[in-house]
Amino acid sequence: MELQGKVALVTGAVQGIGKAIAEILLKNGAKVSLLDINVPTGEVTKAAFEQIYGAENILFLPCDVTSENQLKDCFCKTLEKFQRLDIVCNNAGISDRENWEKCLSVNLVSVIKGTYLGIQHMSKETGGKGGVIVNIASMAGLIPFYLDPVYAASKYGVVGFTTSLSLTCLEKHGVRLQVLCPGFVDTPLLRGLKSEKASEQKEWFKKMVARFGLQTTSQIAEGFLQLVMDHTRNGSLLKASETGKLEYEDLPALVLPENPKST
Ligand SMILES: NC(=O)C1=CN([C@@H]2O[C@H](COP(=O)(O)OP(=O)(O)OC[C@H]3O[C@@H](n4cnc5c(N)ncnc54)[C@H](O)[C@@H]3O)[C@@H](O)[C@H]2O)C=CC1
Ligand SMILES: CCCCCC(=O)/C=C/[C@H]1C=CC(=O)[C@@H]1CCCCCCC(=O)O
Repeated sequence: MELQGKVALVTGAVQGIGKAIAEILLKNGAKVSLLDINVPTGEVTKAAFEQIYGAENILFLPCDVTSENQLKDCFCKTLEKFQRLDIVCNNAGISDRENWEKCLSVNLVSVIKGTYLGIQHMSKETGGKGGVIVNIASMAGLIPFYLDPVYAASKYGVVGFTTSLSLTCLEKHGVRLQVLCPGFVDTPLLRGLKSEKASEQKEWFKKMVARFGLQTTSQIAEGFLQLVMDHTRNGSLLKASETGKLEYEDLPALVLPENPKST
C-alpha cells in the first residue's frame, strides 16, 4: 500500500507505541488522526508533529475509547477533515489489576468496536475503498502472563477476534485485518512495571526481558508498517521472537464453508 495521501486513525496515539506508529505513518506521507484520552500530552505531541509534518496532515481528537459515542464521533471527524479513511490502528491499552473490567473494556471491547467502525467506514460493500486494520495485542496474548491474567485474557481476545474475523472480512469488505504482538517495549506503560516494588516480580521481569528482549517503539512501528504495506498478507500475526526480532506466527490453515456467514 502506497502511503502518500492515505488517511490513518490511531488510538492511544500520543505516547509510546501509538506515537511511534503515528510518526512512521506521517513520515511516509499519510495523514493521521491521533485519538487519546490524555489531552495535555496530546497537545504536546500534536504540536511536535505539526512542526515536522505540517498541521494539515494531523488531527488530535481527545477520546476515551471506552465511550462508543466518542469513538464513533472521532471516525466521523476524521472523515470530515480528511475525506477518506484507509488505515486503522487499535492500539490504546492499559493494565489495571484493581479494575479488571476496565482493562477488558479498553483492551478488548474497544478494539472490537474500533474494528467494526473501521470496517463500516472503509467497506467496499458500502462505497468505501477498502483498507487495513492493525490491532495491537501482545505476547501476553499468546503465552500465559502471570502478572496480570486479565490483561492476558484481553490480549488473547484481541488475537482470537482479529484472526477469526480476517477469514471473511477481506472478501466481503475489502478490509485486511492484522494483529501485532510485541514483547516488552520500552514505553511509559512498561516503566511502571520496571519500577515494581516486589522483588519476585522484578526478578521475573528480568528473566522475561532476557528471553524476549526489550524492543524499541521504532521496531514495533516498523513491524506495523510491514503489516500495512504487504498486500499479500491478511489475518497475519506478527510477534516478538526470542531473537529480539519480529516474526510471523503461522496459524493453522482452516477450512471454511463455501459461503461462510460473515459480519
Ligand atoms: N509496552 C509494552 O511492553 C507492551 C505494550 N503492548 C501494548 O501496546 C499498546 C500501547 O502500549 P504502550 O505504548 O506501551 O502504552 P502507553 O501507556 O505508553 O500508551 C498507551 C496510550 O493509550 C492511551 N489510552 C489509555 N487508555 C485510553 C482510553 N481509554 N482511551 C483512549 N486512549 C487511552 C494512553 O493515554 C496512552 O497515550 C497497548 O495496547 C499495550 O497493551 C503490548 C506489548 C508490550
Ligand atoms: C511474555 C509476555 C510479554 C508481555 C508484554 C506486554 O504486553 C507487557 C505489557 C506490560 C507493560 C507494562 C504494563 O503495564 C503491561 C502489563 C503489565 C501487567 C503487570 C502489572 C503489574 C502491576 O500492575 O503491578
